[in-house]
Amino acid sequence: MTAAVTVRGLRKEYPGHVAVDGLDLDIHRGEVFALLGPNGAGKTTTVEILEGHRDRTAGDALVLGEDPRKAGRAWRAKLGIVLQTANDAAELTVAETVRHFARYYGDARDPDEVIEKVGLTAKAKSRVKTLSGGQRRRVDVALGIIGRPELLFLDEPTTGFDPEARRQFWGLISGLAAEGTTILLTTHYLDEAEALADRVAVIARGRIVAEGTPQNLGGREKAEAVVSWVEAGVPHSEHTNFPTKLINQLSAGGRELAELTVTRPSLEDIYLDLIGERA
Ligand SMILES: Nc1ncnc2c1ncn2[C@@H]1O[C@H](COP(=O)(O)OP(=O)(O)OP(=O)(O)O)[C@@H](O)[C@H]1O
Repeated sequence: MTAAVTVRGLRKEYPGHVAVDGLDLDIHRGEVFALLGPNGAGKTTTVEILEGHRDRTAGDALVLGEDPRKAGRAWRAKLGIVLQTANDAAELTVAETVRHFARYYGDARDPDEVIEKVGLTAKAKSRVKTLSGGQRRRVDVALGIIGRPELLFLDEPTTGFDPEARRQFWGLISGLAAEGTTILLTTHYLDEAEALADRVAVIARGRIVAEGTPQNLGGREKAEAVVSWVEAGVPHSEHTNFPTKLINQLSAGGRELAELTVTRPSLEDIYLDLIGERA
């Protein structure tokens, strides 16, 4: 598999502050990669450097085979970018806005199809400034994908979405991934990373502290299960690698175990451990 993004020793210093501190990253073509991390960890700074919107202090970066510091218009046309800050609400309608952006690309998608993909067909004739926050975010996503990007950057794309809109959006992203679009997603929603990402990296204080699939991040797949039950009104719980065996022993002779549950750490548990913020 060829690389979509290769980063080595990336560093970004602001006056008196190191935002990115020696970061390495490999994103393969065709994968959905999620960058997770607390506020101020350095996610947006990293993504902006990769998009060519911000200079770096040190390190190497290749995005679709080119250094974003030097790459030109042809390279830029292969990127789709959905920034954290939504576009200013314009006087134009949704359809006018999407059609306007489509003209910038030689091989743009059909604007009406894109509007449908992001679930805004019913609002196509509404002015963008009259839309809700979540609906405006969908316009941003429409503009991010109108040029058929090879690599799509999504910085916290579903902030402000209601649960139904998030599910629809996940379907949209899965569809783009299935068509072969490489996607770099930053998000604070761990369920979103779990639903969408082939691989995730956790960034804290400007460094990658863990990387893996949502299923094996931080040793998650090897973590012990916790078996909990209630006996004579007293809650019990035991950690074990063999929950079935334990339950068989506990329930020998047909004994009923009240409120029996078997749990393994969620992606959120692992994440909070990794960034050192678990209570
Ligand atoms: N233009 C700037 N000048 C000075 N410091 C900055 C600038 N932009 C970002 N920073 C600092 O760099 C650090 C990393 O910021 P960044 O926006 O990359 O974090 P983030 O992981 O994207 O956070 P969030 O989840 O809140 O979006 C923060 O401490 C931030 O205050």
